[in-house]
This record gives sequence, C-alpha cells and structure tokens, in this order.
Amino acid sequence: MGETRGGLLAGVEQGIVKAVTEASEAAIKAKGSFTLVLSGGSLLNFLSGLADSKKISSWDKWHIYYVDERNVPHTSPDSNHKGACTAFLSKVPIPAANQHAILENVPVDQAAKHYEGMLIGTPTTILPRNSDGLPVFDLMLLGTGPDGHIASLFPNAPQTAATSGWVLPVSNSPKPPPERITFTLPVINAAKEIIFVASGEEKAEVVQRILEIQALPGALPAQLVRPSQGTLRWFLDVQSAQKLDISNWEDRKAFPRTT
Ligand SMILES: O=C1O[C@H](COP(=O)(O)O)[C@@H](O)[C@H](O)[C@H]1O
Repeated sequence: MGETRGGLLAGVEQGIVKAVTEASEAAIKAKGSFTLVLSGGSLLNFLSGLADSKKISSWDKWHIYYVDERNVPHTSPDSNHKGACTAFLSKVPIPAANQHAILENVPVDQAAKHYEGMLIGTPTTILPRNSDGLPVFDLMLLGTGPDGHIASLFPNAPQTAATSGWVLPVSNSPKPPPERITFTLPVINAAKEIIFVASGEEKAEVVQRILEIQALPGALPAQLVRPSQGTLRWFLDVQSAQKLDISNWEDRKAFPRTT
C-alpha cells in the first residue's frame, strides 16, 4: 500500500471511528446500550482504530451483530467474525455474550433460523422495534462488492427480493464461500443509521453505478438501501470516488441521480 493511499485510508478510518463513537454515545445515553452491525470483507480493515480510541469507555454496553456471515467455523479465514476479532474485538472488553457470531457447524438453514431467533429474543430495551415490528439497530456499517451486492444479498437473488423474514440462508452465493446467512433488506432499512464504506480504485465503477445510474430493481442491491426512518451516509476515499461527477453535488438530495 503506497503512502498516499495509506493517508487516505487513515482518513476514512478516522471518519468511521468518529461516526461509531458518536453513535455509541448517543445510543447509550438514550437507551443504555449500543447495537452495532458489521459487514465483512474490506470494511473490517477500517475498524482497527476503534480499539485505540480513547473516547470509548462503555464497551460493556456494546452489542455486536453481523449483517451477513459465512457458514464456516469462527476460526476460518472466511469468517466475518474472525475478521472483526482480528480488527478490534479481541482488543476491547466487549462481553463475549454481546458478540453475536453465527452458530457453528450446523446446516445453513438452521444457522439462519438460530440467528433470527436470537434477534427476536433480544429485549426491546436493547433492540427496539419499529412500527412494522422490525428491529431498529443503532448503526449498520455496510460494504458493497464490485457487483453491487450488500450483506449476502446478491444481484437478482431471491433473498434480495425478500419482503419478510429477518435473517435468510444463502446456499449458492456467487462469491465464495457459497453458504451464508444474511439480514433481509427490510431489516437493513429499519436501522437508525447506515454508513456505506467503499475504498480503493476497484470500487470506483460500482460506486459510480450505485450513485449515478438507475439500475433495474434488484440488479444493484446497494441501490435498495433506503432507511425507512434512519440516515444513510457514504464514506469514500478519493480512489473509490474518482468516477463520480461531483459537480452540483451539494444539490443532490437523493441517489441515484434522477435528473
Ligand atoms: O462477501 C462479502 O462481501 C461484501 C463486500 O466485501 P468487499 O471485500 O468487496 O468490501 C461484504 O460487505 C459482505 O459483508 C461480505 O460477506
């Protein structure tokens, strides 16, 4: 990684640490707990700064969830939980009981049911419900793949079109490993705050497609992220933003561009 890119990455990482810190303070003040939903993949590279943050002290009030997870043991290099542990979870005192990893060594349908059951059983003091009965997570950090997938919701896959259920199994993911569990879009869109993170030149094209080109419904799952009550922000570096037309950016109220 070159120096320039390192500097830019540090900028994105600092932004994420600040956003997560602020969201945690607000949630703990409001309800005594903070629910943070993580993606896997490159996003996890930006979370190591959380462990060094001097501003975070109430780690025992944090609850960690995964917007998607691969159906592999927690020790597998493919495990999003393992990635999060390496990035910061192993370095901070979040109680193990508050780190909600996938149930290991079971068929993927059972893993999805178990994860959904765990969410349904979580007290509403920690995980409130909205008027549709959906869980309202305090903050979700989302990545997107070069095909525009989010979580394990892939272009034109049935799970991407699901309008019911909280957590679904995926048995034929086009990106390995094939078996995964994933939050559904209604659950994602019920979050209080969503932050997309995309970095590097390899994300430039998909970022431009997501933010500037109206795809057919389901073809670009990232375009379906529209929080029903919450806020949505994008954290980009110069490389991932390089194809965007940022003229008149301040006038943009929505994406993709509609005029
Ligand atoms: O497989 C996955 O891919 C996406 C995107 O990952 P990236 O490495 O291209 O940023 C990720 O957001 C998701 O959680 C993960 O399971």
